[in-house]
This record gives sequence, C-alpha cells and structure tokens, in this order.
Amino acid sequence: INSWGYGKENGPSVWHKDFPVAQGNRQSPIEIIPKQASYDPSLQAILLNYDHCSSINISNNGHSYLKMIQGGPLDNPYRLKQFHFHWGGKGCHGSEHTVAGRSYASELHLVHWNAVKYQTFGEAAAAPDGLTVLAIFLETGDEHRWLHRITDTLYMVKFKGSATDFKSFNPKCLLPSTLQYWTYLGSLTTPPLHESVIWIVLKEPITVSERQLGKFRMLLATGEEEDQRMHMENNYRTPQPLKDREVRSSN
Ligand SMILES: NS(=O)(=O)c1ccc(C(=O)NCc2c(F)c(F)c(F)c(F)c2F)cc1
Ligand SMILES: [Zn+2]
Repeated sequence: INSWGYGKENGPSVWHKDFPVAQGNRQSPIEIIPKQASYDPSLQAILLNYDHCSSINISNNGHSYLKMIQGGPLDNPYRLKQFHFHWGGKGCHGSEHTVAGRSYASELHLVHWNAVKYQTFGEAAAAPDGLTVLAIFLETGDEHRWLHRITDTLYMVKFKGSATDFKSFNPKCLLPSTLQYWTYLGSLTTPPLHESVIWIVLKEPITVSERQLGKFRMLLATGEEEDQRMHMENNYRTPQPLKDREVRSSN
C-alpha cells in the first residue's frame, strides 16, 4: 500500500480510508477561537524543566538530563520524546492550528509521553491521556537568535546521515517569553491519528526570519526520522471539527 503523505493521492483527505479515526470526535488540529475559549482558573502554569538556552549541550557526566513538562492541565509529568515542525511552501500558511482564522508560517511540536502511567511511547500513544504536545507558532520577522543552533545541529546530523538525534539539543531556546496557553483534548495530526493527545498551544508565537525558515525547509524536507517515520513534509493537516469539545485558556 502506498504510505500516507500530503500529496493528492495520499494526503489528509484520504487518510480516513486507512485510518477511520480521522473522522473521530477528538481530532487535531482545530481552529482556536479565543473569544470562545473558557478561562479556567484551576489551570496551573506550565513547568518545563528543559535546560536554559546557554548550555551548549545538556548532558552532565555523560548523561543527558530527562526533559519533562508538567503542570498546566497535566496530572503527571510527561517526558519529551521528540520535536518536529510543520510548515507550508511559502508565506504565512503552514501551521496546523489556526487562531480565529489566522494561520502562521510554521508550528513547532514538542512531543511528550506519560512515562509515569505507561511503559513505552507506543503504549502511551494509544491511550487517551498518553501524550501531550506543546505547540509553538512561528511567524516570520526578525532573525531568531538561537534557531541557528537547530539548523547547525541538523547540518551535523544530515552530514552524519544517522537518525536525527535531537537529544543533544534543548528546545528551551525556542520558547516565547510567556507560557500562556490554550488546551484541549485532541489527537496526533498525522496517521495513525490516535486520539491520545492533551494539546497545549502557546498563545505567543516566536519570530524567525524568512531566510531561517527557508533554510529549515531545505534541511528538514529531506530529513526522515527513521524511528518515528515522521513525515516532516512541507505540509500540514487543516483544522478538524471541534465536535463536543471545549478549549480552555490559562489566562
Ligand atoms: N504532529 S503530532 O500530532 O505532534 C505527532 C506527534 C508524534 C507522532 C508520532 O510519534 N508518530 C509515529 C508513532 C506513532 F504514531 C505511534 F502511534 C506510535 F506508537 C509510535 F511509536 C510512533 F513512533 C505523530 C504526530
Ligand atoms: Zn506535529
């Protein structure tokens, strides 16, 4: 069978043939309408214990620290597994979530799994509270001072030709200044589209330059993650029906 992708023959409009959950009740992404999100005072702040930007590599005595997210809507700490981007061919289309009809040039997903409750990522990926993805919008503007850290890393890895090992990079450099967010229950945005993701979408985008984004596209478009079979294609799934879900806001 031809594997899924973003082309005419194997793109989002036909994913439901192999993955019927594509038409399920908690699919992602969605269009976020800020005025319709309900402020929930019980939502705590997001806590990320990634390292700070300046640490070249986060390992200490040869072991890299675990990178965890906790707080917010989460009952347990979740462990970072990988991160990846979605982007469009050009201009300001490329994000998966949209905000009141507006889309961004790209969207960064930091994928975490509930290693307290589940033994493996695969098991968590099939459980309703198994994963949490922190989504960060990228808009184009001034150069991002740290993004070169990723593209430099990618150059190295591209050169080595091995599976992209992001463990030596801490994504703290890519966070905006505030961690205000929307949260809702959703799914993976690529097949198998498991409805296992607690989404945390940051309100504040980060800014990268057009040139940086172009470099990204060139570098990542060919980078296939062997172990995650991630399709870092220059494309994105469009917003899915909200159905009977609410979007909560941290502020
Ligand atoms: N765009 S996103 O919603 O943030 C997203 C995040 C992770 C994955 C992923 O890990 N896929 C491969 C993959 C699975 F989809 C599994 F269900 C599983 F069990 C795996 F082990 C696995 F690597 C897909 C989409
Ligand atoms: Zn993604």
